[in-house]
Amino acid sequence: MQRYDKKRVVVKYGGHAMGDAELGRAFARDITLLRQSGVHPVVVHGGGPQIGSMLKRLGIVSEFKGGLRVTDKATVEIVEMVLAGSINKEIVQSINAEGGRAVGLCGKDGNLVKARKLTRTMVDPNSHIEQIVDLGFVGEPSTVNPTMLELMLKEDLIPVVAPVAPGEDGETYNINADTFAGAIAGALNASRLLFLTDVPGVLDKDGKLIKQLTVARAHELIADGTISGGMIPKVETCIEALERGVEGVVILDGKVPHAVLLELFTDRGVGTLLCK
Ligand SMILES: Nc1ncnc2c1ncn2[C@@H]1O[C@H](COP(=O)(O)OP(=O)(O)O)[C@@H](O)[C@H]1O
Ligand SMILES: CC(=O)N[C@@H](CCC(=O)OP(=O)(O)O)C(=O)O
Repeated sequence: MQRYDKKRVVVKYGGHAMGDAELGRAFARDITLLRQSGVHPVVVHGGGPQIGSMLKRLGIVSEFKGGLRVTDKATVEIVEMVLAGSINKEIVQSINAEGGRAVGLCGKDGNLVKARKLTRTMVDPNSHIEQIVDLGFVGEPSTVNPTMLELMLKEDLIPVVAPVAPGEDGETYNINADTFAGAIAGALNASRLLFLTDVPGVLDKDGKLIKQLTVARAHELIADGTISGGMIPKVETCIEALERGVEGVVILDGKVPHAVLLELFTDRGVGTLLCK
């Protein structure tokens, strides 16, 4: 068995993998156990569905383009409230209830992550012409300063990070949690990056799990539409993380009890392993 002592493992906890109270406790227990066994876990969380419900309650219409939420001024306020507020604190509380020492933060804290506005081009389905789409206050990490995380890891704390960050322009940016997790994993020289989601991994056209996915095949599956929606930023982040030298990048089902421990500590790799 491979040893993970003192290794940094970034776990991206997707909004779709949350929700069930018992599974939430199992996740918090796994993260606490990881720390107790010598691994340094860093949790980066999402909360897309939870942002969606809050926006709905407030009567704010929201749409996604290429897996990313178009984020206007009113929306980014709710995104920050839900991600850096309620979800972040809920995860911190549940890890601490299991005996861990979690501390919540977002990109704004300790200047952890700075954002720049994301520019995306997409092909218009009618004209087939590539166009620049304005996603509003959607950002991508421009710099990551891991000092705060390094200090926390040294003190045996478990950082729990929400993907909201300040821009150089003084605005607040909404960053896709997968992209954010990839940037954190790269800056920390993490040995593993695990994405906990609500499907067993990347599925092929027939809905069968792809256990090992090469970068070349991943590009093909994005191009032919087999990989779509929220799976696109996840797979793109996996590819970037591999290029940055993260050894093991896996997309797995957060609804499987103890998915993180099974993945790290048994030979029974669950999910999709991305490889070059
Ligand atoms: N080829 C694919 N394999 C698996 N899931 C896919 C695929 N293409 C699109 N998806 C969608 O991606 C979703 C996971 O991404 P997302 O909704 O952003 O989850 P999370 O909240 O965990 O980040 C799945 O629930 C599924 O609907
Ligand atoms: C720009 C963008 O799309 N941001 C995401 C941030 C949360 C997220 O990524 O949550 P999941 O991991 O649960 O999908 C959003 O607003 O939904």
